Amino acid sequence: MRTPLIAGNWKMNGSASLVEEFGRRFADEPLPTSMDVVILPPFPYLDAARRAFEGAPLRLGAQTLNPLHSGARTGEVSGRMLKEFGVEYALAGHSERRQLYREDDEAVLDRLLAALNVDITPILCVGETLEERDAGRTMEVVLRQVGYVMARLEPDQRERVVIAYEPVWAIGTGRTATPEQAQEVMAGIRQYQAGYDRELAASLRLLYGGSMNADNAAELLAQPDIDGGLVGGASLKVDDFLAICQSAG
Ligand SMILES: O=C[C@H](O)COP(=O)(O)O
Repeated sequence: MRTPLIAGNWKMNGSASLVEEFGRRFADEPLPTSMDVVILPPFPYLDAARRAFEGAPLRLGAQTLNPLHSGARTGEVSGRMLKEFGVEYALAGHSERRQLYREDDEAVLDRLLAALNVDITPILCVGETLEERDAGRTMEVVLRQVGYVMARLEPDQRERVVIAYEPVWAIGTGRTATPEQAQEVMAGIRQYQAGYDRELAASLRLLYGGSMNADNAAELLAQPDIDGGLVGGASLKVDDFLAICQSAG
């Protein structure tokens, strides 16, 4: 009942030619099942991506957005602008934004609300560091990040949020969480949500992120509470990313 979602976060990588290649390949190779596939390229490629993805089952996402619609915010991009380029999804709270750009829970909430306000589906990213996992604090950290945001949303807003669990120690390290480790946290997030609303918890889309690749995707995606993936490095190689999408079927 939950539509699988695979999102490719290119981070500060990619090129105009990679955008073209994704458009061509995904138009040629139909996906095996009804699913959502999203590419989140750097901002300068959004317009080219919108055109290149026209004949392909690819949707557009943004890696971040500013909480304001417009104003004196040098270097920033607003949700309203992203919407003009056909963006349908946006990340909020990616660990790189939390760590490198000091976005705290409040800043993450502001960005997520900005996405909801312009009808962009937010993907709320949460996850623990290695130190926090080793200290046995994984669930406490993850549920704080989820809870801070979800507790401040109206019920109809909660329904529109996708949550990505990305253990920080698994991002870009080649050290993927085991399917059991990922499933345990995802089940915990769903159970926590069920405390508010059982129906919402059952329909909430949960993605796993952290060194997901063509070899480990099928096993991760087979877990009962994992509905998709947020893929970094492997989303830059069209064959690998296609294989990941195909294993979600
Ligand atoms: O947004 C994607 C995640 O940070 C995962 O990145 P990765 O697949 O390169 O580990």
